[in-house]
Amino acid sequence: MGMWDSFLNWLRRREWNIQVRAFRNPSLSKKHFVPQFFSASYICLAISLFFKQEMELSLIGLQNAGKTSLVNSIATGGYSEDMIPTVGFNMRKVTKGNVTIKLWDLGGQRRFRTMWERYCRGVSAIVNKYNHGGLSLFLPPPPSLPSSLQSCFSIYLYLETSQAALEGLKYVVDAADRDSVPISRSELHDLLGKPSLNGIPLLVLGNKIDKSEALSKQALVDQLGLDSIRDREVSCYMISCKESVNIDVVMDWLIKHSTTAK
Ligand SMILES: Nc1nc2c(ncn2[C@@H]2O[C@H](COP(=O)(O)OP(=O)(O)OP(=O)(O)O)[C@@H](O)[C@H]2O)c(=O)[nH]1
Ligand SMILES: [Mg+2]
Repeated sequence: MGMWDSFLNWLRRREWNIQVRAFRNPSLSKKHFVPQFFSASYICLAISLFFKQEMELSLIGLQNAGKTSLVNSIATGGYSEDMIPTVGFNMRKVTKGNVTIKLWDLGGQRRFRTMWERYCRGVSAIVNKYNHGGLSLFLPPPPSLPSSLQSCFSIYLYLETSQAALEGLKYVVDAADRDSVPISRSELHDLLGKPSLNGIPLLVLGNKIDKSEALSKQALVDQLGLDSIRDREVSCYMISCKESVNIDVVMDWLIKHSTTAK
């Protein structure tokens, strides 16, 4: 086993997040230039498939909205009518492909709502840490690459022991419980007013669309006052944990946003 392989094996065994970038070697002259998509993106893609990524997110919303059901749906595809209200929070790790998602599922009853801010802020604080601390290494390119390419770039590894995280609020609403929507709206806007959560993106999930009384997306957007939110990115999806509607779309959104957030 060569030095490169042993080093990669050593890295793989560690529970570190690894941000990998390949750069054109700055000391090389222009004639050695390798198209950017090959020297950087392709190598990054190959290496990111090789390493596991980890992201972390918190689900918030009123009691009975379906947060724990959403976690179950993401984790196993299972669904149960018979749910116990979450006391405090649950944490569950789910692996999808090479992405490990750490899901914080917070209790929605009034007495637990004061911790929502802390968990959302905690998650975004990890992102900030991710951008600042860490160990940088320049490595030689893998020996399996053609020699013409070998001389053209170095690989830069950035190691960070904290977890990569998805910045943002994931707010679950029971779209079929019309009486609870105004409370959901005021709790949401209270949270968005916290200076610590300034500008962080919002993902609203209108759950239980399998029920005939569920609001349409436009009605939910209107009743939650989402159009009045101008200081951040807002997305809204209508889902059903019971019938697994749009769960895959939400997962794609989360994974896509987690990689662009880095
Ligand atoms: N019809 C329908 N019922 C759902 C759906 N998702 C969840 N439920 C039901 O809603 C109830 C509450 O679900 P939970 O997942 O426990 O809600 P929660 O948001 O975690 O509630 P707390 O932990 O108290 O904050 C359960 O009876 C679920 O079966 C759905 O998509 N459709
Ligand atoms: Mg719950």
